[in-house]
Amino acid sequence: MSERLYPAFKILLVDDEPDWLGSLALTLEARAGLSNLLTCDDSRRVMELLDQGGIGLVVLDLTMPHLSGEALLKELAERHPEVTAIVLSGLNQLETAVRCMKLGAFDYCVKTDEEERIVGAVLRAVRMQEMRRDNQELSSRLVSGELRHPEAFAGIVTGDRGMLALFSYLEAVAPSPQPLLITGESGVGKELFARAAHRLSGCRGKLVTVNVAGLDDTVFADTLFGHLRGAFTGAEQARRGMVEEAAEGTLFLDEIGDLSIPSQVKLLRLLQEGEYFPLGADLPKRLKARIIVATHRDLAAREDSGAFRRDLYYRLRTHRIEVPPLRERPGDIPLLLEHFLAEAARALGKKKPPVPRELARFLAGYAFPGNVRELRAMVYDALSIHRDGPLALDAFVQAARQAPDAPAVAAVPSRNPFAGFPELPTFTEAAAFLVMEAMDRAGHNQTLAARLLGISQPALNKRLKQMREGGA
Ligand SMILES: Nc1ncnc2c1ncn2[C@@H]1O[C@H](COP(=O)(O)OP(=O)(O)OP(=O)(O)O)[C@@H](O)[C@H]1O
Repeated sequence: MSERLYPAFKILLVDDEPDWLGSLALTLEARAGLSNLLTCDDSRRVMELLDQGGIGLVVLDLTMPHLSGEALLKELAERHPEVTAIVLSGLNQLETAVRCMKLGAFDYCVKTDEEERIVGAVLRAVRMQEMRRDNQELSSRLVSGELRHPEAFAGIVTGDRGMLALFSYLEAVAPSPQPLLITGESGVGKELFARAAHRLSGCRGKLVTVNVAGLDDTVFADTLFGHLRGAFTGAEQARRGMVEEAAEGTLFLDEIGDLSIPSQVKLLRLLQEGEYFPLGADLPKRLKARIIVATHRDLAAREDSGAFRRDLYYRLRTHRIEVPPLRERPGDIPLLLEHFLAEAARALGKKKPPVPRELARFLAGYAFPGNVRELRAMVYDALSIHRDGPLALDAFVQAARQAPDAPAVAAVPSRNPFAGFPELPTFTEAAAFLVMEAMDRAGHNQTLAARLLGISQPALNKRLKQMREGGA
């Protein structure tokens, strides 16, 4: 089985010394996992190779017979400005370095530099080129606005324009090797987006999910990187880490906002250097999986308070999507209601009951602190106790009342709605307004309105009668 070449574009190494070319190629492959390499020891052929396309980065020797590196740089800037160039010189000359940078070189390294310096420069150029390509892809997708693979989103029910825009964005960034950050409140569907991104990535490996909340640093390292046999007392068998499990696929780290600081350092190193050490190993292994992370926490606030490392935060947020809460896309509620009703009816072996109109109205006014997961649970609960006729409202109202932080049905408003009124209404007037509002929200269903007000249906009925008689 042939491994996928990395990066997606070719890196052209140009030098008139074949031995140096060979050793540079070996170093880049072994140290940075760069395998999509092309070498050329005749500078006169460089432009012809570039014209054939597919090359994103050129690493150029400066002093070569026939055509010098500087002459090539000039031609490159004119004919292929989309290609990034790094200059490698035998001499450390400041003036030459400045001239090369003015001609558009991305970096200038000296051949006698530490290997680390040269590999680092090439990796940075690869990353920049990848981001440039991602941006181009993104702009073209946003302009066309069309989905090329709508089937990847089949599991996500929505008609919301904001959500559909996220689909387009995801299609554009899914093939990128850069990490993807998915944020949004609990239950909004972040995991579904991670699955869609994996499907769209074109990676043939597996999607491996790890929930990192509550993992202490040792368990985190062992889970991700694995260990060798005998690495610690009790390690009777070697264990493959999840990074290896996900090779050629996607590693999805859920609840990343809860990661401890030492584990954040390990994750950053993995992302930056693209390699890791299983516990007890002397030789590093290469990261071959795409990383997707998700959290329901506000990462920016956590970064502000020092609970999340700034460098990791910026590394993770290169590509990011924020899935909106359900209350901000009320148009999705009826669609999801129908979807879950059909799903629950199949699962419970029942007939799908008709949905009363008041139910849709009630749900539209509810804040869904648990988002789509909460709606799904409500539907399953309601259908499991359903006997015949239309679906009962009661189960939904009860569930909403019991939900933590349920603003739309909270018995006591968090802010005094009368604060700031120059003149206060009388008790009778305030009660009448409240009753009218509840009746309105409940679609004039007295049982539901009474529940919203926290009183019995006969008590509400009595009030309504009084209001009619008193003309209030
Ligand atoms: N748009 C949607 N269409 C269909 N099902 C959905 C949708 N959004 C969420 N769900 C369902 O709601 C449940 C919660 O979704 P998911 O686990 O993806 O949420 P999450 O944002 O990852 O939550 P958490 O932060 O708690 O991990 C799942 O059963 C999922 O299938």
